[in-house]
Amino acid sequence: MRCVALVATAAALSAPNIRVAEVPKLADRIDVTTTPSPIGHTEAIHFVPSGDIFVDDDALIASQVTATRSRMISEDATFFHRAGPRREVVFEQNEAKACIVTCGGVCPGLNTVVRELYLCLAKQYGVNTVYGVQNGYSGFKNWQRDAVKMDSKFVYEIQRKGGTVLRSSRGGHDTSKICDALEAHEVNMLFVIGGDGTMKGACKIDAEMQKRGKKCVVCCVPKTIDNDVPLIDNSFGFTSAVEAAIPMIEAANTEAEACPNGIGIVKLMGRHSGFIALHATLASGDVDLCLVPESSFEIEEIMNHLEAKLRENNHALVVVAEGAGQAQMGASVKFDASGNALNEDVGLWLKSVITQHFAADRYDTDPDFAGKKAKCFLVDPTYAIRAVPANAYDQVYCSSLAHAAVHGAMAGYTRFLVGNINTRLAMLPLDLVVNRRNIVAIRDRMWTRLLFSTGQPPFDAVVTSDDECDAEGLYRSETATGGCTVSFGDEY
Ligand SMILES: Nc1ncnc2c1ncn2[C@@H]1O[C@H](COP(=O)(O)OP(=O)(O)O)[C@@H](O)[C@H]1O
Ligand SMILES: O=P(O)(O)OC[C@H]1O[C@](O)(COP(=O)(O)O)[C@@H](O)[C@@H]1O
Ligand SMILES: [Mg+2]
Repeated sequence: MRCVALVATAAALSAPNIRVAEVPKLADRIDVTTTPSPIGHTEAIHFVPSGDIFVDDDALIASQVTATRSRMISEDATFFHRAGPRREVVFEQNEAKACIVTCGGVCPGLNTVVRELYLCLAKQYGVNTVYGVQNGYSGFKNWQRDAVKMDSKFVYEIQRKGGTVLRSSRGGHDTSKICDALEAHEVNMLFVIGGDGTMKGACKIDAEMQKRGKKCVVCCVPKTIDNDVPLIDNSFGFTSAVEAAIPMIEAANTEAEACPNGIGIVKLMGRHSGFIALHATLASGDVDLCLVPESSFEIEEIMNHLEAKLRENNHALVVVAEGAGQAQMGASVKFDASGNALNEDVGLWLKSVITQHFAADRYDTDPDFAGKKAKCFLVDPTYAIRAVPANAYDQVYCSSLAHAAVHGAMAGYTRFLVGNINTRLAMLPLDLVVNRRNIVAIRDRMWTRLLFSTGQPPFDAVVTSDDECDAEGLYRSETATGGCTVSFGDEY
């Protein structure tokens, strides 16, 4: 099993039974010399740290923070490399040439990550050459047109904007052409900001640069509003998207409240995972029904529940994640340029089945409904929840992630992503997250709280935690959710 190969049951480490998710280093592949970190020593560096800000290579973060008196943390935990500046770096100031690219759908905070990557590279490490490749992976095919040399002006105030100043795209990954471009322009640090597809592409680039014997690190800052990156606490942009969803929920509720038997329906993004719908529902408190891809549901039970809510409150509010109900509607056979399956429109479908249901003759003679036909108000904000600038939390998180990526790259770590593990910044091997996906655990305490909030029936989970734990007890194996592996973190 892949994660067993990656996780050293480190006989070499002094403590027994400690599993470390090892991040590859250039030194394991080629001869590299190290030099003291310029942080605090170079004139170009604006920032002079007062205390010891360096992090040792053997600093670790545990995946588990809960324990019992009889079972301690190290017995269950995988340990991850703690991110942060190292005392020794593998790139001389004038040797380092960095390149930044953003891929996939946009996400609040992309510009903050770009800006902070540049600032950390240029201002903390004195790196003079930082390219931005525009238009995602496709941009490498036309370097003359799409590559820009970044400077302070380029990143000035970009953190205030949604989207990505580098522009992004789906599809168009060509490993060989990307590596040719990196080689031709002597890039030795590649920073890719993107989701699961992007990280698969990054693995291929890393493998190819290794095959070519190049001194080049590949580092990822994982991006997706869907929050489905396994193992890390959350992906940047997620909380901003949830926040942006709240006014949409309020709008649907206002419309529903303002007419007899109004039913507001809000469709929110979430291709395979319903975290946005779950968190927005809990944040709102007004929602009567939340449907996510991870939960099955029976139409009849939904209608009974909505009918009860209409009788009780004269209106009802539904939040549905884009990927929910796909089985009921019939599987999609269309794919986007990156190979992602395109979902059928669950919002339109729900509106149609709910409208049809409450149009039945029996409601004409029902005292709660007679002369007060139920009416659906569908709010489908689509891109409006992800095109917003990052909120305060995400601004700070993006800054931390970008700096963690640069520190790891300068120290010669490669094929890794950065993320918070139990609130501490960590570096994780890319191979541990590609082909895995985090999903909403339908039987955990958070979902239970949602059930109390909405009053909806407890539908079965599409995938259950008993089904698919692997030998590590941490990850699940192949599932029905798009052939991806899913992982479950600690319950909230
Ligand atoms: N299996 C893969 N191998 C190489 N590149 C991939 C793979 N899957 C996706 N990509 C590339 O990654 C980029 C972004 O992928 P996409 O799925 O659109 O977004 P995200 O990275 O946010 O999941 C695209 O340029 C796409 O071609
Ligand atoms: O219309 P697009 O650009 O394909 O984006 C839609 C998708 O983007 C997402 O918001 C995030 O997807 P990625 O993380 O793969 O970019 C999904 O929830 C949604 O299905
Ligand atoms: Mg994706």
